[in-house]
Amino acid sequence: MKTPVLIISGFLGSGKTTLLLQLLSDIRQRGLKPAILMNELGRQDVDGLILTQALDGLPLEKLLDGCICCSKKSEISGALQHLLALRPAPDLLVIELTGVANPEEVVDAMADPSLRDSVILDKIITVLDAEHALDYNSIFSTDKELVHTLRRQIDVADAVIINKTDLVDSSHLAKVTKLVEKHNPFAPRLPAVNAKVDFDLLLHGLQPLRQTGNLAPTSRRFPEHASHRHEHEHGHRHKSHSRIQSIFIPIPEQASFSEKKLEKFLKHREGRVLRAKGYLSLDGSPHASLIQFAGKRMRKETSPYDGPHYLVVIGYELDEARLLEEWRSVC
Ligand SMILES: Nc1nc2c(ncn2[C@@H]2O[C@H](COP(=O)(O)OP(=O)(O)OP(=O)(O)O)[C@@H](O)[C@H]2O)c(=O)[nH]1
Repeated sequence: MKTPVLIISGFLGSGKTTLLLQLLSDIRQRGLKPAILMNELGRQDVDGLILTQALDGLPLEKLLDGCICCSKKSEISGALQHLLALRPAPDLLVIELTGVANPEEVVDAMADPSLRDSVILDKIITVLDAEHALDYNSIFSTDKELVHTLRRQIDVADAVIINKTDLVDSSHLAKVTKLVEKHNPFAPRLPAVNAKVDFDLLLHGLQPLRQTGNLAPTSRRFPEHASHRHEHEHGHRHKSHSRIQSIFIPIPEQASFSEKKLEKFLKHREGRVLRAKGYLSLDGSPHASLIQFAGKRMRKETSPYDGPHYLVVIGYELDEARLLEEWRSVC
């Protein structure tokens, strides 16, 4: 009796958490009990908090401040075993990876003797940012490991969600679709805005434990190619994010920032800031806003958050000392 595992992968800011929120809500409406493992590069758990606020009472394990594909790899087994031991037992485990993780690393970890009789890979879903997917190959051309990881996220997917189609025109979308097709002709390509897709395609065949007495993985509507390739590629693994850093900026609660200045600070770093998120006060507001910077676009969202203010900046070859110095002078 093995518990199916759904892996959500995709580069920084592509829309993985946006997908996860909707997927979990849909999974619950189907009478299934999901449990979640989230991995964040930073030590602050922004996404976990968003999930907990949206879907209270959800069993959630977090691996923070490192990536499952390297420093946190040894912790996957313990975290999954903890979720599997929950009562009532989860019908399904959903894993959201960091943006720079190769999903094959998790599949490897699932083959560990401590897990292999308890879990079975159901699907790898990769989320792509339609606006920036084409640029990443050239931006990271000097970092072969990262380019390799981004390709593997597409190569091994059972479904690719081409997200953020609201930000591109049809000819750009056709190019992205072609890129995905070139690397993975087997996986369905699902264009989406805010990761809204037909969840039947992703959840087809999953049954609640209490109805079946057994945990049936999906009938793998998507082909088996991904798992085959995981095996073939074994032994050629690359670590994925040698030059990606996560910088934590603590912010005094009384401090408030100009939205415009903040956006300029994040954008004007030769494109090296790939992602930023956190909670801080903007333009004199007494409440912290959730700040989301992804794909060179900044969004602020109202939030009930009332903890310490901070910003996590994730980027490529960032000079931490310089960034912090400029932060102090600019913001
Ligand atoms: N315009 C637009 N924005 C989107 C879409 N989907 C997600 N976003 C926004 O993109 C930002 C990043 O989305 P997330 O779901 O947090 O992305 P992620 O892949 O989980 O990010 P990390 O794991 O932190 O790298 C958020 O501000 C989302 O609201 C979309 O289809 N269109």
